[in-house]
Amino acid sequence: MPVTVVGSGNWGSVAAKLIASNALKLPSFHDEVRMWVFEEVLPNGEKLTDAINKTNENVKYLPGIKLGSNVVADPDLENAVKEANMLVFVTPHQFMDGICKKLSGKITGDVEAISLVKGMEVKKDGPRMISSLISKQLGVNCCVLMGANIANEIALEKFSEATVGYRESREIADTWVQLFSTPYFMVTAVHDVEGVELCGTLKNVVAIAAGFVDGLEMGNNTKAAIMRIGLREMRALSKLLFPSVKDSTFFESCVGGRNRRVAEAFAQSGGKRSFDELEAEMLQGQKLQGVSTAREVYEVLNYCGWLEMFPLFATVHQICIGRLKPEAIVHYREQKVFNFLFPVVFRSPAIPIYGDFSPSHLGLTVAMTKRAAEEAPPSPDSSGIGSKILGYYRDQIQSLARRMHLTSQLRDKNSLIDGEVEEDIQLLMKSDPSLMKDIASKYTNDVVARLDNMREQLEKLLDNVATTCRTMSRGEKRDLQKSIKELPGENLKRVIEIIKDHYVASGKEFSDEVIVNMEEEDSIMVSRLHFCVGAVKNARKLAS
Ligand SMILES: NC(=O)c1ccc[n+]([C@@H]2O[C@H](COP(=O)([O-])OP(=O)(O)OC[C@H]3O[C@@H](n4cnc5c(N)ncnc54)[C@H](O)[C@@H]3O)[C@@H](O)[C@H]2O)c1
Ligand SMILES: O=P(O)(O)OC[C@H](O)CO
Repeated sequence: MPVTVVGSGNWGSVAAKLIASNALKLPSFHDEVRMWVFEEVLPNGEKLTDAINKTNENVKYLPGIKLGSNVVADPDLENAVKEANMLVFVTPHQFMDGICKKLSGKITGDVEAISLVKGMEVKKDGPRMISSLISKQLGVNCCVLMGANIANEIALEKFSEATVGYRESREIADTWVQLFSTPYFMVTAVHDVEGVELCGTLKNVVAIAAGFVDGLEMGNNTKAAIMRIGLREMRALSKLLFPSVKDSTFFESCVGGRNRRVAEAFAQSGGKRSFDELEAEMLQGQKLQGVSTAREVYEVLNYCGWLEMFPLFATVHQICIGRLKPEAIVHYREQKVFNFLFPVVFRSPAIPIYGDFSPSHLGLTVAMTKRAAEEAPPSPDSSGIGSKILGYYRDQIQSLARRMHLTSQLRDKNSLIDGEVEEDIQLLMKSDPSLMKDIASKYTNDVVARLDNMREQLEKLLDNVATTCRTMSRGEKRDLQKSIKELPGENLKRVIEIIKDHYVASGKEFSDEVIVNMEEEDSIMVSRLHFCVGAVKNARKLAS
């Protein structure tokens, strides 16, 4: 079987080297391995392709490493692929659409493909992984190969491993395993294309986050925490987009690599130098995937309404585009809690709506700090049981929200859900509408009851947290008063509710004309108002 490698960057060249050594040893593959080269003219005026064929080295993207005498560089894409029935795609993901368009309709016969490309495309109807772009545009089956694979280390034959993800045939996957495996490069196969591909892709966003932490010299604990949280978001997002993704697929590292290195330099410059500038200066033609992947992931999250569920991914993108400072990489949690929590509370139909309200009715005489919007009053157990409980309920609500979203997608024609599931539901709706109605109403009641229950628990939890907060100073309370006066009408309803609940719980009389003297109010109520104002400010910041 003739093999062609489409791409000849850093990893593309190493892939060609691995394949070339096996092609010579294994009888089922042709000895000669073609490598398509995006033609460039080197500073000495020589064409890159000519230099590779003359020296047997990719002098620009992998200098100092012999590729194998059976590697033939070819600058003509169509010519490079025309004989092959095993195609290995390995270029930066932003070029894949153009490459597939050029090859569309030109791939005939019994051809298998594999993608080593880390990245995704975002279309109007959702994300598309590069393997499906290849499959759809070229009409071929496409596996993937991903791993913690820093190309330069594999080029030096340091031990590494990778995973082939396959969709259709185990036999084809095993052929790819054979083609790539060497004593220093261990390859295994799993029946999970999307899981493997998303791991490789999303890992680059986490690597950017890890680079920020390194650039700010935040230390190993912080980096480990960010990587762990990143892994959690990788897993959650992969499962949301592709429910078939397997947990066992999630292992990667982001301690080395270009994404991490350039992000480190970005953070060291305080975000003043752009990624484009640093990429050009530090990588000399090699391409980062993490920054564009962060943007693509952000687009998907934004489109699906999932931004609050993936605060680390969202934060990485906002840092990359300069909307947030690199230091925000460790403040993503506050955004997560406040932005998510309060909109749920605000929107709950269980909250009574009050009539006309103006803050002056409250006669607020004391206020809290303006800083309080960003810095919640310090709680003695911020790393202990309180935050664990808060995390638990937050996770519960998030998982519920995810399920609700997926359910709503089932009714959406542009669904990201597998077509088969949609078809089953359509069929059931036609054949047994009353059963469908019963299931839907049972599910809705269940969700509403659970949301109500969680809301109640959250209210109790917030009261507990507020009990442990220190008393606010007069200045802080004054600032809170000012902030409350500036709140939009719909948020003021929530302020009234907090005050009313408190008054009722402590047996005090409450009417529309009640005057609240913040200095005399207990600290639980003041803290609750403080949390509420902070949440509104954060939500508005994100929306602006
Ligand atoms: N380098 C690694 O350590 C490594 C490891 C695993 C996976 N990957 C992934 O492999 C993929 C390819 O990365 P790489 O490291 O081989 O490339 P690279 O970043 O080293 O090099 C960039 C490549 O893009 C080519 N190019 C530039 N402009 C182009 C255009 N307009 N059209 C087509 N090609 C163009 C260049 O000629 C060069 O071959 C990426 O998705 C990357 O994430 C890289
Ligand atoms: O050097 P990076 O950051 O592009 O990462 C390369 C590979 O993806 C490492 O697995």
